[in-house]
Amino acid sequence: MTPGVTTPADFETDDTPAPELNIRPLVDNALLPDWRGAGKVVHSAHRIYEHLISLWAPGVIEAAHDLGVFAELSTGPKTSDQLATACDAEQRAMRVLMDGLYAYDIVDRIPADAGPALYRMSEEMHECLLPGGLFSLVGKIEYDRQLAWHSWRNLADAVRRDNRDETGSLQLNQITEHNYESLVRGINFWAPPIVEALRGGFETLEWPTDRPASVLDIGCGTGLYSQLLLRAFPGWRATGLEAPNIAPIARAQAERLGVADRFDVQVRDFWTESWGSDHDLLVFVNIFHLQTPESAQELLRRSKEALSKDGLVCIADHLVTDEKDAKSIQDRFAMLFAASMLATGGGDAFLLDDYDRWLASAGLRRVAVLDTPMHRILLAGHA
Ligand SMILES: C[S@@+](CC[C@H](N)C(=O)[O-])C[C@H]1O[C@@H](n2cnc3c(N)ncnc32)[C@H](O)[C@@H]1O
Repeated sequence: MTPGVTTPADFETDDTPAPELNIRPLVDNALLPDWRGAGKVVHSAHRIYEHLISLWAPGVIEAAHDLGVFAELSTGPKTSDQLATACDAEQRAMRVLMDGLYAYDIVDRIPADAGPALYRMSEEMHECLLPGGLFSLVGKIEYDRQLAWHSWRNLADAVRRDNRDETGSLQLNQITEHNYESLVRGINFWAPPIVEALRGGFETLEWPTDRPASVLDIGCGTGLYSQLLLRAFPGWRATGLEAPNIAPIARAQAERLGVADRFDVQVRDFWTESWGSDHDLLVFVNIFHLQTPESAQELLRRSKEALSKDGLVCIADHLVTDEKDAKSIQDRFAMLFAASMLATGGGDAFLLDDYDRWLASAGLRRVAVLDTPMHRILLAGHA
């Protein structure tokens, strides 16, 4: 496997079982003695406390990033004293930080017969936590440092005012192009399972993929969704629409993935400039959650104009399908994503019912909804 160029194809050929670790509890609820009566309060307090301390995780991971700990560990296992020297930090404090990373299963700790333990990072963690890897989270970390910490701290203000402009209208999300330069590189890891689910959806719908097809990727970011589709379907070509600072990132990544001859990114404002016509697949990934209900409908109206006769609109986003209970993983994630959009200046996680109404008024109709780990894919065609 080429470091930094992991693709769904690589996942298919690698039969190593997936690691079982997910986020592990930090509170041992089994040891809470009484669940009834007054015990319920204590139980609830433990549960809320565990939520409140979830900010420890970005705290230690981002401190290690800031200090250069991950870069140091990429050259081999080190003791905390060695890391303290290399990162210009205090020895005791570095040991505390490293044990925090160990508690979160970010690093391994190798005990020594004599002397201090060694801290080691796996290959996968290098890929995730150093810049440059296709699925690196460094962009997400930078985005958190630039914007997210501050935004979440002030969520109550956003709830008081909502995301309204001076005329009182709801506004589009306010993340700047500068913030997107970090963010789009830090969310590539979402793409492989989404593209896999999409390919499964094409098969189920018997939507032909072995013919030449034109893909338009609206607000393509790094362009990874289109680029993975181009790798899967050699007869396809894709165009991404992007802002000036992001387009070069998409161009470079298309080269890296060997699809530059079929992937074109155009610097175009998708509100004011042409989308062309007769596209077989319109791809919107993480675009609808930035919208207001009005702008979402405008995107669908434009989609209707740009879509070929048997074409599909693919919306991969955080949408709530079960308004009543909303307790599936995807619905719960979507509801919290809506809070994140509120904190960062606009957007929402819209209901499937909303999409259905908007599709109908644009002359489109839903043909499928597919689940992915954190998103859902809504596929639509002409009504
Ligand atoms: C949340 S990112 C999603 C990127 C990509 N689709 C993904 O999921 O990885 C939104 C992208 O839309 C782009 N964008 C926002 N408004 C745009 C506009 N009016 N015209 C072109 N691109 C725009 C941003 O620059 C940003 O890269």
